[in-house]
Amino acid sequence: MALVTSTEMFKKAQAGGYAIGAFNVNNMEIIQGIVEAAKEEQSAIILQVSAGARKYANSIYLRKLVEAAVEDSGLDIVLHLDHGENFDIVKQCIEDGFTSVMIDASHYPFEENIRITKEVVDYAHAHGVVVEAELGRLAGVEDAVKVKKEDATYTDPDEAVEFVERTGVDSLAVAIGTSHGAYKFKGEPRLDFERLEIIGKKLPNTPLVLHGASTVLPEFVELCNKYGGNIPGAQGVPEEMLRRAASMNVAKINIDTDLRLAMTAAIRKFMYENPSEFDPRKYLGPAREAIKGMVKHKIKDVLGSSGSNLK
Ligand SMILES: O=C(CO)COP(=O)(O)O
Ligand SMILES: O=C[C@H](O)COP(=O)(O)O
Ligand SMILES: [Zn+2]
Ligand SMILES: [Zn+2]
Repeated sequence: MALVTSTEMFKKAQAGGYAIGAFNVNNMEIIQGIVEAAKEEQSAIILQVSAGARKYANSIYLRKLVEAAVEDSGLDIVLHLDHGENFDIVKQCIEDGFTSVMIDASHYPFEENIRITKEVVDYAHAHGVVVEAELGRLAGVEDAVKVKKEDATYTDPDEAVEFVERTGVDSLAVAIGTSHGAYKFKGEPRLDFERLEIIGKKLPNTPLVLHGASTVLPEFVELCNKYGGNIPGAQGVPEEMLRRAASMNVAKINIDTDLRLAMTAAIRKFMYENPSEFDPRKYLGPAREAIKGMVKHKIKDVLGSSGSNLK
């Protein structure tokens, strides 16, 4: 039981044809819900912290909560920085005890992305920390940045090979049609599996990462809307597509929006049904249960990572 890097987890996931869930954390109830589910499933997990989460909760609080989760659950857990923007935030997270960091310089030109990523890789590796980088650009909302559909670009397989060789990065986030947030597709969902397969063949030893991989389960959107929400037309990545990606070279699947929807649906329902309650534990308790239920479903039915903590 410890905070670990993802190196072994990814090797086993790639060999076993499953993926590790990387769940975004922002407060105690979210962490507890995720970790309770992972413990019951004896699944390896990654808890990831965005710059927005650091700002909201303060990095020290999140780190201490994650340390408590390791101690309480007896699981090996990766503490990962999600979408690190620059060298400084990476450095701070490494000083804070993170075991994995993402440097996301995907919005820079290719050569600049390589330069920034390589600087991070050299520093992180010298500190025993692993690095995820991104090549290609996802559409959707990321912190305060909104990438329009027309500005999104899919990952070029040959560039991916050159990028991994020149940076020495441990894992690579690819753009194949997923996007952040609750509005991923207007019509039929479509991912470029052909591209994913080519990248996997060219980079057999590089675990690939799928961002923007929430399913946006209709029942949770409906629950939000039924109890006063207004989230029309939300659509995510179908579960069978995620299973297919997990069976290929995708070793890490990022999930945030589905946790937000589950938590919000539970709180909305409670508030609607219990207008005279004002004890936060009364609605944060069901919210934590909703997170747990969502993560259990992901681990068992989508990622296929049950039992991976022991393997
Ligand atoms: O990629 C993500 C975090 O980095 C989360 O994606 P979703 O918005 O699909 O949950
Ligand atoms: O990739 C984005 C994640 O969903 C994190 O979102 P956030 O930046 O709002 O914390
Ligand atoms: Zn990005
Ligand atoms: Zn992301």
